[in-house]
Amino acid sequence: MGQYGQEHVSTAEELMQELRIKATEHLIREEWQDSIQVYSRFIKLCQEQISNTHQQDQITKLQKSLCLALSNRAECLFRQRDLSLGLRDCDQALEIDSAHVKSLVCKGKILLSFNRYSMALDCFKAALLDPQENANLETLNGYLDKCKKLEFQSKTGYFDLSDWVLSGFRGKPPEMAEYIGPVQIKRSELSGRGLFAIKNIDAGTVMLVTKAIATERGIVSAGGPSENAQMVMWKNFVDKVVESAIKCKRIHQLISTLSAGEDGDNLEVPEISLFRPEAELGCQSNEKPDMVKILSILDVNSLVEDSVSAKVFGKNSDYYGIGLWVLASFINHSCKPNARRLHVGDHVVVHASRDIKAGEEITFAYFDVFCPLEKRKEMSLTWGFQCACKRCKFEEEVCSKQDMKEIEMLLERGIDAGSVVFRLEERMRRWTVRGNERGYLRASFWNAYGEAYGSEKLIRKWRGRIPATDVVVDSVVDVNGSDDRLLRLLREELSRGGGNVVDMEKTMKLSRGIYGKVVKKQAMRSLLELGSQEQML
Ligand SMILES: C[S@@+](CC[C@H](N)C(=O)[O-])C[C@H]1O[C@@H](n2cnc3c(N)ncnc32)[C@H](O)[C@@H]1O
Repeated sequence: MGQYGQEHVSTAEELMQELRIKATEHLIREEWQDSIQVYSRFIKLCQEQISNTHQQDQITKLQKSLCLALSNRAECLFRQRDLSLGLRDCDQALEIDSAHVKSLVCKGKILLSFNRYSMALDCFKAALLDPQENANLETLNGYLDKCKKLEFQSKTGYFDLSDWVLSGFRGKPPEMAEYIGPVQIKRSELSGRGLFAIKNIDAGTVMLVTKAIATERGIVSAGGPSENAQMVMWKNFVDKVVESAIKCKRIHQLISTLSAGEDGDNLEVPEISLFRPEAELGCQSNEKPDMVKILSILDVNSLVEDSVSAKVFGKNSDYYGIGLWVLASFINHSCKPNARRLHVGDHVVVHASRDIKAGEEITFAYFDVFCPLEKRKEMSLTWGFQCACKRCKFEEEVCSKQDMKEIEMLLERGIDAGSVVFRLEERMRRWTVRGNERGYLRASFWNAYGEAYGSEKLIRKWRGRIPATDVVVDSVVDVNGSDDRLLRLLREELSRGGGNVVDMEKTMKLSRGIYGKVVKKQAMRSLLELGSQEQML
């Protein structure tokens, strides 16, 4: 940039001409930052010239140049994801010429990134009114279709990834809108705030679709990423989050609603409307992001994509990914979860993994909950909390019984899994453990149940003395929601010829609980028929 100061330029007009050429060259070469800098000099000069000029025709000419420069700078800012500044430039350009097509298109693209679909639609529609835009008709119509589709998704929560699944996840992940279903944030009995259903929700229903503030991915290697690779990823991830917070006050504001690990009772309960795209853009606070607070927030709220209660669709499945999805961060852990997540590109879809009643808290498992209480306690401590869910409270009492300790010991000794199941079932009858609570204990001793029901030999040996597969599966689904292990067991039962139409329907319901209703029947069948979800996903 210094070069311009050293050059001899006779008039402001000549300097403007030089800056315009230079800025355009940078723009063509996609050197966004350089182009922004040169356009900024041009814009300042142009504005000075406008205020120093009294001739109307000269002012009109300068304003035209200013409008174009603002629009071009907005495009560069958009490419750099500096959306708030880009939007400001578009608005300034449109104040000069409300029908300026380049500014309308750029504003539309920025509004799309802010998930303001109907406002974006208005911009593209206005751009189409210009008769000279015939050349760009296809592109503009493409944007119109995209806005309409995303607007529909964001209003209805209807998402369909079936074509993408059926194509074997070819190409980029499908476009997805952000969506907030029938949920609200309230104070939780588990800890601090949590997300709650405000009406009955059936298994597979999408409750939330949120785009990540930032993600960082590394290629999965055997044995997982090395410590060093994890540290580099974490640093890159933190940098991305901080950059987003600096560039967009709204993002900063949203991140600031998250827990930084403080006492849950002192945390404010934000209105869900704050997270809707219609909430004010680029608002209030001028505070600089507080690095220490952001680091604590990321510690408490970041999610990994391939966790136990999540599925990763498409290309991402080859990667180990970490991200921050703001609204999903209000979801607490429970050892009797009712939700799962599906990762599609940078979006996370949270859906019900079993039927949920109005008023119930929405939870997913942060770690594997198909294991005994002691193991779960260890895992929740590594997450920095002590689980306060009902299942843990129940098991705290029952697992102190001497009989339970004996069953645990038998399991550890590797005794016939059918015998462990038999003993536990017999104890549960004796202690009159009912309904949900049976599901709790069956999930806790899943190692034994999975082994006993997964082996034809053991099924034959224990037939009549232990409950039927579907009884066990049903009771575990009731408390834990759908899970691959339950689905696998049912499918094995079906393939052994033990299944009927009801079981097929049960299998479909379980699959919906795992993948959500975003995968329709035919695509779901193909996932199941291939019988190799793990390979495909
Ligand atoms: C991602 S945040 C969940 C939202 C949080 N409750 C809030 O108010 O912002 C994760 C934190 O919530 C708390 N938490 C989540 N599930 C919990 C559970 N089952 N029992 C106790 N604390 C839990 C823990 O402090 C955990 O570090």
